[in-house]
Amino acid sequence: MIELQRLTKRYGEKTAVDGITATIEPGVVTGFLGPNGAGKSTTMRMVLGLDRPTSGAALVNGKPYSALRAPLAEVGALLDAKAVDGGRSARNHLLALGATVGIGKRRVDEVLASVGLTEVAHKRAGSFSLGMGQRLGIAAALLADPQVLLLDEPVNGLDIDGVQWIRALLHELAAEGRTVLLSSHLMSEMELVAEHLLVIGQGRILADTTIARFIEDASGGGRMSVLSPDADELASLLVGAGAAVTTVEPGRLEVRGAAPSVIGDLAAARGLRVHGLTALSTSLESAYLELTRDSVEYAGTTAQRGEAA
Ligand SMILES: Nc1ncnc2c1ncn2[C@@H]1O[C@H](COP(=O)(O)OP(=O)(O)OP(=O)(O)O)[C@@H](O)[C@H]1O
Repeated sequence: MIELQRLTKRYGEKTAVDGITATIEPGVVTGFLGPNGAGKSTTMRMVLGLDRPTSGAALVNGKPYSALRAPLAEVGALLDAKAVDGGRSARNHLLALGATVGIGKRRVDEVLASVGLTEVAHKRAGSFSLGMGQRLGIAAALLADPQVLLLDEPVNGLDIDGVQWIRALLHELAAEGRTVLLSSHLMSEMELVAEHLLVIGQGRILADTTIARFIEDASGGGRMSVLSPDADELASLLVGAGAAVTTVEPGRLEVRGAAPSVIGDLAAARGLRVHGLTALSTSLESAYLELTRDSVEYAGTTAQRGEAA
């Protein structure tokens, strides 16, 4: 488990992380999202003892990183896959890392096999492609079999086989009861992998909820597409009942803020015909864009923020 307790980090005038309190629970993959500069890396670095909080605390299994007796065995991390000595072979890199915590060849070879690097284990890490480097970084994170994992953009550079492999691996690690915190800018990937979400913007928490709930909240309790030959009359009725209604085309409405039963009952009470009533789902991406709209620090001037279905 990871606990963030009023965690704050200031760099001079800049407050990178601003009093974050959250618990990242074991047994599920938690997605860590936020626009560029939101404070994700700074938060992860504080959890890993690489940066010291200005105030507050980041605890791993109840303790700050510096107080963990065998840190590698408690928390594994993939922050920057390029942070390896490129002159060493993949196997020697892991052996050197393992030597610090009494891990030997057997476990190193086991982990190399589990990330699919056995055949290139003796090649220089410096000659690895981006995807192979990511696999090696993941091997290093898993080496001492930690209960807590922090992975920053782990699918970066992986091909489709690699992406599917990491998806399955993350599900498996969570199912084994581990705490998995995962940052990614790929919303479609996050939607497939994470169950819980922690969204931050400008150093503060914007959402700490399940993905399902996050999407539901963003779509205002559900958007409905309504097909009706009596659309105009139905639209006025629905607006009168407090719903937000848009006429998409003649005979087709998009309705927010009215449950299907309410729409059906209102139509029936006036004898209006309804030919179709369909729930429209919001994607994680559009829910996320909606939530973080005001906390984007580095927006391009031509950024389009349309609402995707
Ligand atoms: N060492 C530092 N000195 C000064 N400012 C810093 C330092 N590290 C981070 N910052 C600032 O703190 C803020 C948070 O940065 P951080 O890297 O944690 O964001 P992030 O959410 O990881 O962003 P990205 O998605 O771009 O990786 C940014 O405004 C950044 O410029």
